[in-house]
Amino acid sequence: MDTSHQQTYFPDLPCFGCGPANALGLQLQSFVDGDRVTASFTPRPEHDNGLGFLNGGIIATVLDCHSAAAVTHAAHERGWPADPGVPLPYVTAGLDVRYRRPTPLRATLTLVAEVREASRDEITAHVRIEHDGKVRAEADALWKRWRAR
Ligand SMILES: CCCCCCCC(=O)SCCNC(=O)CCNC(=O)[C@H](O)C(C)(C)COP(=O)(O)OP(=O)(O)OC[C@H]1O[C@@H](n2cnc3c(N)ncnc32)[C@H](O)[C@@H]1OP(=O)(O)O
Repeated sequence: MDTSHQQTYFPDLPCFGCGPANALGLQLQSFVDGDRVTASFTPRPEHDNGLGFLNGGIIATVLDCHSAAAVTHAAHERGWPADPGVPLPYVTAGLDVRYRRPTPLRATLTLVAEVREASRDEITAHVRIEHDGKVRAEADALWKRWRAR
């Protein structure tokens, strides 16, 4: 299997959603696939929303973190690395989540992210969770440059 985007670029990241170095985290692994970035995510039983589906906060977390992979890949392709002294080139400034239909808890879900607009200062991406051929949740994500301070 190919090495994930996170393992390649951020092996020491402790992010709860996508950090390879967070043993208790979700450890999302994303892969570049042409103009898109894709991932599979299998929820844990404790991610229940109380109705037997996936909790909305976990949904937002994986949408956020998967959009991060698309954004940091785009930044890498364009030659916009992190500023000296900071671990990441961009940070989420906004995440407009829409919960379209219940997201299964006991299934492997597909995540797809695409960058929509990119400048060195900010990058926007669309990201969605699909299962069984249907969009379960989607988000427009706005990422802004993270400055050392
Ligand atoms: C005190 C509480 C503590 C716990 C808090 C937990 C908070 C959470 O995290 S909840 C998780 C996040 N939210 C969700 O997953 C909601 C997902 N979205 C939906 O279910 C719907 O869009 C909903 C209910 C918001 C609005 O539905 P509605 O306005 O009726 O639109 P409608 O077009 O009829 O349905 C949309 C889709 O949802 C499905 N749906 C709606 N209600 C249900 C239901 N009760 N069961 C299963 N599927 C449903 C419909 O079948 C439809 O899917 P499809 O097109 O494939 O048939």
